Amino acid sequence: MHAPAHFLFRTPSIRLVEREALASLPAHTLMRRAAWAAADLVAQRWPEGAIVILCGPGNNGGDGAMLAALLHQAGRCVRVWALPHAAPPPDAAQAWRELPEGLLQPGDPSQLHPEGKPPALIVDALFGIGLSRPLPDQAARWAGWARLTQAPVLALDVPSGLDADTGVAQAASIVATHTLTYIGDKPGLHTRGGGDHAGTVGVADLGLSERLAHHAHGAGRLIQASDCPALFTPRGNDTHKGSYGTLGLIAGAPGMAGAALLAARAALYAGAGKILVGLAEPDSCSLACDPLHPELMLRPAGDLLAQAGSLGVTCWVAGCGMGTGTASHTWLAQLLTRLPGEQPLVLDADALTLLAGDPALATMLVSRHTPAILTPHPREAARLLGTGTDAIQADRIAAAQALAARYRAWVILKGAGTVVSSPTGQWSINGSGNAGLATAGTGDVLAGMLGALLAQGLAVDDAARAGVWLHGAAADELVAQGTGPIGLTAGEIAPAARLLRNRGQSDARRGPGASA
Ligand SMILES: NC(=O)C1=CN([C@@H]2O[C@H](COP(=O)(O)OP(=O)(O)OC[C@H]3O[C@@H](n4cnc5c(N)ncnc54)[C@H](O)[C@@H]3O)[C@@H](O)[C@H]2O)[C@@H](O)CC1
Ligand SMILES: [K+]
Repeated sequence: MHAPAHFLFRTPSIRLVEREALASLPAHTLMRRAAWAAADLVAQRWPEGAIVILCGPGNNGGDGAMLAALLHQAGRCVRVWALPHAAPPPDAAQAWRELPEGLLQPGDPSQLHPEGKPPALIVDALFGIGLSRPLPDQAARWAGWARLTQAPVLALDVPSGLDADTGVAQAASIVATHTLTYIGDKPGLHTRGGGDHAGTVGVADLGLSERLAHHAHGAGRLIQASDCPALFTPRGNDTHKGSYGTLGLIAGAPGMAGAALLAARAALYAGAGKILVGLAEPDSCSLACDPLHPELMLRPAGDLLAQAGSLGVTCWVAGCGMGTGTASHTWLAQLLTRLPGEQPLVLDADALTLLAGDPALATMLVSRHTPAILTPHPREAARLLGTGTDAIQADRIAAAQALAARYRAWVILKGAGTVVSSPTGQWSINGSGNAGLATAGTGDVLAGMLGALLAQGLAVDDAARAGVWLHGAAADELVAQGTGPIGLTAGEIAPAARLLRNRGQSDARRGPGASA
């Protein structure tokens, strides 16, 4: 449970550490360490069969050539194909000089066994963090061939064609089943196209972890279960519903009551003591109660906000299917300025659209003493920043940081590899979740869970990280049980999250050694 933080480093930090190490270590040391780390992994994971290594013109290709020599020495059947490399950098040039004769093949790997058995492993050493242009046609063809073989693909450092910082993948990128990344883990392996292209990620620190630790201040974190201990704190027996907070939810305009119920039920399953649902309907509620969960207290949004002073609400969530009309605007303004005290606040969906459309609301938000949590998907983020979705997705970390700075809020930028940014720009990427979450209503569930955690007294930074992790981990649990990713429904997430929290809590009670 208390594993050390898993940091993510952008290329400038990796390059800096690499330069420092190259200046102080004997020549070729780092590339040798990189090749040894890959050879160890290959020996453990793919101990038998033929290995194809695809090499590029730079040091990533040098890693591949040196790995080929090591595997050959170990008695493995290795074939190497290389892109043209007129003048490789010094480390790579040394690796090519050390490559035993006969391993380098002419032509194209697709000529190998056109109909026969695929290799036991294909190693992608075409490009690493130095790729700065579109993949050359030849590399694109080789990547296409690698996909067709359906053989496992081990990418060295980064799958070729995937941007190590942003996770933006070129169309012809290598699709790896495993990535062994060097020096430190990288954000692009975990957000945007990272999950689809990098497969299982391992890190070989090349003996540089101490040097890298000096650069941790600008680094991000990969959110894992061990970052969320508050989720698993055992509950005391001598407690009551008041001990676990009261959530106020403004959501569910006519025709969108489902969004309110999804969020409210998720909050219930995530452990909130009491949940008051203010349905965003002008006068009276079309829904008297939730027949599946009569525990939820439903009333018109206006009434809920008017009574707010006497209800002891410990956190507010607004936006899920809330609508963007005049009444919703008034309720949001009320939430932002006119309630007694200042409770933690989560703004989602329609609340974000309202915010993007009215600078006065944005000023109210920025004036809060305690930053709120905003949970935009990329299109909402684009509206909030006055840009396009492509610009958001081109650099999700930078977009989350820009939003957090502009609105002085915690930002949870949803999508593959959800990015969390603090108001001051400290960022993390969620390490849980899968494609099952790409379905209607999952955002409402996340908002409800975040509200429940805040209502239970988690600090805003803990709640933001724990909420996104729990939401993704619940979807992972469902996929492991065969419920998804195809056809996973938003309503199934909350019960799975409840299971995870309770399992983790009983493990915590049992003490060290119990699995989360
Ligand atoms: N310098 C070192 O000692 C170490 C380097 N390492 C490896 O080196 C990699 C970085 O090496 P490089 O900086 O040489 O970069 P890469 O090997 O990632 O590729 C860049 C090379 O390809 C060329 N290039 C870039 N885009 C191209 C394109 N579209 N078409 C054709 N050529 C293109 C560049 O001019 C450069 O020669 C890391 O990812 C890592 O795998 C590791 O071995 C650790 C130690
Ligand atoms: K690579």
